[in-house]
Amino acid sequence: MIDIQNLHQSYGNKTVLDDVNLTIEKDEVCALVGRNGAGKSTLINSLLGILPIKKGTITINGITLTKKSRPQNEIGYLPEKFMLYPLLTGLDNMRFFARAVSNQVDETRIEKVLKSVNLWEDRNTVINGYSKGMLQRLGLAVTLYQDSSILVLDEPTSGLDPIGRKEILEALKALKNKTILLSSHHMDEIKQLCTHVAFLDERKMTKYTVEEFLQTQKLGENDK
Ligand SMILES: Nc1ncnc2c1ncn2[C@@H]1O[C@H](COP(=O)(O)OP(=O)(O)OP(=O)(O)O)[C@@H](O)[C@H]1O
Repeated sequence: MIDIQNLHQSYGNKTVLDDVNLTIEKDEVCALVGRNGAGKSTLINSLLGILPIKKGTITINGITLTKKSRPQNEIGYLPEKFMLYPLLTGLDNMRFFARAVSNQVDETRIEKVLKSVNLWEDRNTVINGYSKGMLQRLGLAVTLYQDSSILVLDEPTSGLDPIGRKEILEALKALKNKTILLSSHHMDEIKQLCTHVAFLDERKMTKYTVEEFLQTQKLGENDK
């Protein structure tokens, strides 16, 4: 569970988040939506403990973030562009990142996550031969390996063609027992995947169910 209370973040004298509250329960998939510059990355970086909290509290699975305690193991984070090793195979990339989590590489878990993103057949291919969609799914597999109960996904379908988007959406839809926050500009994928929308506008946050959000018409017609 993610619980953000009265969060205030600013850069110099520019306030980006003002008294922001957001709770995301287990099994909720919440889209983070806002115009460019609304503060989505600021919110994500605050959650990840990268950006020190100016005011307010963030609690991750009951653990309150402080300068000294970062919730590294609680949150699986998929950045918009995951830095993978282009001259290694998919499997060896998995093993490399698995070693960063623990010395003991869990081959059974690697098999499970590679199958869950539909890359098991391609595991022995060097990834400079992967499509953008395959690279993004491999990034997701690396993120899932850690088996964190919370996932933060930064525009997971950005730059993908319709087939690439469909494949990553299928992998995300299959996830169970997670708390998920994902930033997205695509209303069609929000409708398919999400239970809620956290809408950032003018420094303030409002949480809606997807149905409620659709009725507010906060996104332009072209986005739906
Ligand atoms: N390190 C920084 N120093 C100063 N201003 C910053 C810094 N990072 C972000 N900002 C400003 O804070 C505001 C929010 O930025 P942020 O990147 O959080 O928005 P965003 O919603 O993620 O934008 P985008 O959709 O374009 O990625 C913007 O006006 C941005 O210019």
